[in-house]
Amino acid sequence: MIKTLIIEDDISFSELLTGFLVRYDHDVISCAKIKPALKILAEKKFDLILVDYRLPDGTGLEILKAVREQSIIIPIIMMTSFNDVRTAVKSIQLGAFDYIIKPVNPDELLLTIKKALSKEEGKIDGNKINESDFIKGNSIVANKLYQHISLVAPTDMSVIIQGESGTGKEYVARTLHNESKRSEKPFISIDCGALSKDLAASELFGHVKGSFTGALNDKKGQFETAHGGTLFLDEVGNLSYEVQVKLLRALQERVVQPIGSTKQIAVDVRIITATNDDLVQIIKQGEFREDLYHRLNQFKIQLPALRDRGDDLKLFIEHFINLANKELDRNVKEVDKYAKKLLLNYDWPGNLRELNNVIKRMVLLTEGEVANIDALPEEMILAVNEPAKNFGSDLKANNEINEKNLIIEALSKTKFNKSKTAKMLNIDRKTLYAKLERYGIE
Ligand SMILES: Nc1ncnc2c1ncn2[C@@H]1O[C@H](COP(=O)(O)OP(=O)(O)OP(=O)(O)O)[C@@H](O)[C@H]1O
Repeated sequence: MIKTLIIEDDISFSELLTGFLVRYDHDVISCAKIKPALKILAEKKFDLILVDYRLPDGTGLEILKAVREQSIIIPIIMMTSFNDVRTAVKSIQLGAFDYIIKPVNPDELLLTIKKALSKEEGKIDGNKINESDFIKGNSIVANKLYQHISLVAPTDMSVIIQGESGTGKEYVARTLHNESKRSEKPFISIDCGALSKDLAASELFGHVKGSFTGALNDKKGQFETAHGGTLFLDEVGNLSYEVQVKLLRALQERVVQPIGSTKQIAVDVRIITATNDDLVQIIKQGEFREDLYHRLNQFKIQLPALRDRGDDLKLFIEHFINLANKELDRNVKEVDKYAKKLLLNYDWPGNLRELNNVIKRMVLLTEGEVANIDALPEEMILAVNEPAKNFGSDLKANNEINEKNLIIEALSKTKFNKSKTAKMLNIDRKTLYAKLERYGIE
């Protein structure tokens, strides 16, 4: 039985979800607010948490932070509306396993849960990844990126990978390892965002039995496990000041000292770090040590956001469709022109992770060979057409924007059938045509 905690304030949805998961061997406890959830978490152990992003007494991010503080590692899946995706991707930075967009599709949920639980079992990722799951892209920025990767990979330089959430930092870290002379040795990936202050030091450097409450046995640190290979510290900006001091010492002296031990263990490890924060800013705020930053930053790789990768977007769409076809046993061969336009015009704040999720959902919902706009989140249409400007109290401008958005929404619902759209909007066809022209809707 998989012990699952659901934190969701929409009671009927929560009941539906519970009933569904129980059929798939989950033992479910549910609650509607953060406070009772924290109480339950303090009393009981769980294998999985599903948490709504918007809750009556805060956001799901608070659950993430609290779980991290408690030194427990549980896969957490954030359930979010499409409009909250921009903020929900932050949850990944704080250690969530993934997010899923509401309305939740059952198959998609099962798939995400399966992945979350299998990642948890394997905690430390192996060296091997399936290279055919990844593509490099052809844009100028992509070529420059991979040129830098091939230059720095064979060296022993510490590399810091900077980029927005979901841009593929972990993949780049693995590529650096795989193209180095350490490739036959371990690649150990640690998500610093998911580690609590207490857990982080023992995870990295190990501990001896009895060195603190809960240290029931000796534990080897990941530095030691990575000996000869590469240690990838994801979201390094989340490490506490104390751990930063220890890390700097380990890097300078090439030795680690497990907590509670007097023994020093020699380690030969290459460090690759990733962050989507601006570390320079965090240094200014006094939360990240400048000397450590310079030690980590012998070479910096800046990963471009998906919206800045030009035609690579088309390649990634095609690639993720192929992957999803295989995974979900579907046969999507093309995307119709409206859906394609939407995919190409959206700005993808969650980058490759968000694109992958949206495409997977699209493929899942498409039973034939052609995917259309119905299989894309309705809110994406609004996001693409939303004005960048804030019209403040200009009533006329605001009315026009509302009107434009209503028309676009109706068009998508009727699959761009103008007669049906006009009927739905309670206007005649001629008026609709005039408005389409006025608002530049093709
Ligand atoms: N080159 C690539 N080709 C295909 N898929 C990719 C590529 N790079 C990354 N992905 C996919 O994009 C998603 C996000 O990648 P990854 O976890 O490496 O991003 P990240 O920048 O480390 O994210 P975060 O900052 O949230 O930790 C994953 O599902 C990954 O498989």
